Amino acid sequence: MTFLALAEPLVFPPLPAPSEPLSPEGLEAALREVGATRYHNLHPFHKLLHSGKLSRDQVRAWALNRYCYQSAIPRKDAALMSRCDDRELRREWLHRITDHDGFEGDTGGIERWLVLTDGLGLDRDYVVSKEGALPATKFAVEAYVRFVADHSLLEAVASSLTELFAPGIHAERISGMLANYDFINERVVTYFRRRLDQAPKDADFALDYVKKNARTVAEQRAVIRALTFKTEVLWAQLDALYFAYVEPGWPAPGAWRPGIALVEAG
Ligand SMILES: O=C(O)c1cc(C(=O)O)c2c(n1)C(=O)C(=O)c1cc(C(=O)O)[nH]c1-2
Repeated sequence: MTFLALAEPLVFPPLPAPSEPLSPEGLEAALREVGATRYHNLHPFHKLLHSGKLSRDQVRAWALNRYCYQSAIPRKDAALMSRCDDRELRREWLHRITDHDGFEGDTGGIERWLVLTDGLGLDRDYVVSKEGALPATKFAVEAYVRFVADHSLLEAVASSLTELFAPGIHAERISGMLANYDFINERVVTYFRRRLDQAPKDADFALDYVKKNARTVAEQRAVIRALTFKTEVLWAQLDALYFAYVEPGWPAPGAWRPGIALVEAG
């Protein structure tokens, strides 16, 4: 078994760490550099997922683990709002919760995610119970919720900025998965289609907020660190999936295995 198989020489840019305050545009460029070098679109698990190289069981493992992330987002956003004294900011942030939990006629993103897991033939109660999720998934997701609860409001807002890079990966996922898997259809990718409209609005607002409010070197370094932390939350989940379900293929005790909790695809 090869433990360190680097396709390219390891040339990794250091994190931007300004020593003088950056202009708002300079800060945006530094944040975009974090995304360009560390976002989880670069992870080998995503490359396999989008290019049709995974089996149906490996896609099931991804979807049921990723449910943990989806379902934690409203708790994360409620944690952010609970510490926010600014009524305008709360008004702006509120829809992030209903986007996922649903409101009036809209069933919400979590339900749309469950349409995906239904389509993959996974039992809903089992998915919702999170019983079969990998330990690292649970730890990473909870670390995100705790980060937002414990750090400054500015860092909490900045940690959502991975969403700047999400539309690219969602578009790649929709076309890649529809083209490459016979068990993926329009109905089950509805979640990602909806996020194509939702994520850019959220990301633009958060980016403006951070550019306006992170003015000192300390604040700017803190928001760059917050975004980096978030890329690690996302990366850690894919490392765990790769180890458990691709190579060497060792799911943790109690984690989902092929054959568990399967029903007729809905
Ligand atoms: O599929 C993805 O790669 C991806 C990434 C991210 C992200 O970058 O955090 C989010 C989502 N999807 C997503 O669907 C979503 O609702 C979402 C909310 C947030 C957030 O931090 O508030 N990130 C993301």
